[in-house]
Amino acid sequence: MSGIPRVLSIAGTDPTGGAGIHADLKTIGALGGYGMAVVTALVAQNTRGVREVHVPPVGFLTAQLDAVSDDVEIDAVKIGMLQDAAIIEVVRDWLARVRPPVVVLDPVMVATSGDRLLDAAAEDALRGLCTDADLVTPNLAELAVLTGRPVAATWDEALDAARRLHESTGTLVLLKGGHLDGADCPDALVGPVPLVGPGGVHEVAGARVATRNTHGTGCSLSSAMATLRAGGASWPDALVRAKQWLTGALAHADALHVGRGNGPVDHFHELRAPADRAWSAEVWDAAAAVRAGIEECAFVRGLGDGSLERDVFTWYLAQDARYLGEYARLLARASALAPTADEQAFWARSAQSALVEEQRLHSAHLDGRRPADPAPATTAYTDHLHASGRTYGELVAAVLPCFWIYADLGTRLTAARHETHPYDDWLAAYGDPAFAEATAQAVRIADAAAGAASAHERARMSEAFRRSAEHELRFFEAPMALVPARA
Ligand SMILES: Nc1ncnc2c1ncn2[C@@H]1O[C@H](COP(=O)(O)OP(=O)(O)O)[C@@H](O)[C@H]1O
Ligand SMILES: Cc1ncc(COP(=O)(O)O)c(N)n1
Repeated sequence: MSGIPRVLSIAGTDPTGGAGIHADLKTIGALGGYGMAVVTALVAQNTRGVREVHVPPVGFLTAQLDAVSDDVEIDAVKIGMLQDAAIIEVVRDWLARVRPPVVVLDPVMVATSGDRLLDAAAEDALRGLCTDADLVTPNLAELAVLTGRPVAATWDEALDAARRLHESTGTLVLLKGGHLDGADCPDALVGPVPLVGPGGVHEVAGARVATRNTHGTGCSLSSAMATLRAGGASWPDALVRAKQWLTGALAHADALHVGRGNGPVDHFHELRAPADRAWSAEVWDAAAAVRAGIEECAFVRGLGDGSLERDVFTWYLAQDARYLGEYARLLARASALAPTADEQAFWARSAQSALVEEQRLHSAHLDGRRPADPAPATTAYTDHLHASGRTYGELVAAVLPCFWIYADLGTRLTAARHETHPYDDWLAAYGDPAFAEATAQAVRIADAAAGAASAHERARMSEAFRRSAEHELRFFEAPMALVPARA
């Protein structure tokens, strides 16, 4: 690879520039690649629908493909609209001859209206082509056609269908949640554990952007994956970055004013958007639902009003002691990676205080009892922290929610303090202005790391923060569900 990934789109056209090769070329460029395109079909379409399709003779498709591959070393291929079985055959033959290192197939089969675009022979040929790709990116309707089952109505059904497609083709599947109902818009990679991690599923959560301008999102996502993978990202990292970028492109879509139907997304929003919003403000706002969940969970309410049962609190503290031991290791690692002496000293002090001060507080409550074995929520959280230590920025982002969410809770719960409050020393520790100041410093450090990070690294930081915040919620929920005395 030359450094700049050379990515070829094999797809149809969209003269309004929102889908097909036009979306692909914009996406490849926006994500740092060099885009090339071979046209499979000339499509007279706009944001309101398809009017006419002209398919050049298959011999001319071969001529275009060969013209590129005879001359250019191709790092990745994204395949989109392929109109019939003969075209699919030509592309399969070419792939067999040229074997580009990354092949992403977007199996364009079903129009937004729900109409099938391919005949039965072409659908069979496309199933065959799935086995030649490294990644296949069906939407829910296409997944139904490829697996021969009804369209999934829930995310769980969709995951099930994606597993079937992976099992029958051996190919990694990117399952897209764009056509589900609800406020969430998740995507997931479904495939072998070595590629996607535990359970064979790597889910990337996302919020649904309230816009009708979603024309070309499937094309854009698949070419984003091809570009990022060719640039050296793992498949899960590529999906995190692709989704962050695409969500931004959707959020800026309405400002484009292109067409009167379902308009395109803004592929170049990152060039236009001034980077004036702090990273911390973005991730804190994005975690609003999780933070509300923490404030409203029974454990935190009971802690605030003092009604929490002592055995539940003790169980929590035993887990927190286990957590803090690991957390201190990660803080010490942040100190080792820190780019300045101030930051190095800050993380070393934080590691020290996690180990000494907080453990002392806890041992007072634990009455000398040995910390229990870690519960699943504890292990899941510390595993996530350890897995997030690839770079300084990612590590700092992963450890930040434990500061910030506790300082935020401490400040909120301070009003509930009184001399006879059963958990007054816990409330005092996290409501302490010194802890708030340490948290503010951790936030400043994270923002500085985000400012110096590439867009790719910044996306990984956001994902690490989001996941840690979710682990905080699960950690607070665990005592009520698991304390043995209540079983
Ligand atoms: N309204 C939306 N808000 C956020 N993401 C969306 C929205 N609609 C689609 N997406 C994302 O766009 C990509 C394409 O998804 P989808 O619409 O399911 O496929 P297709 O465009 O092939 O029909 C996925 O990453 C999906 O999560
Ligand atoms: C040439 C061409 N290829 C694909 C699509 C599907 O677009 P979407 O990404 O919205 O599914 C399209 N409308 N035109």
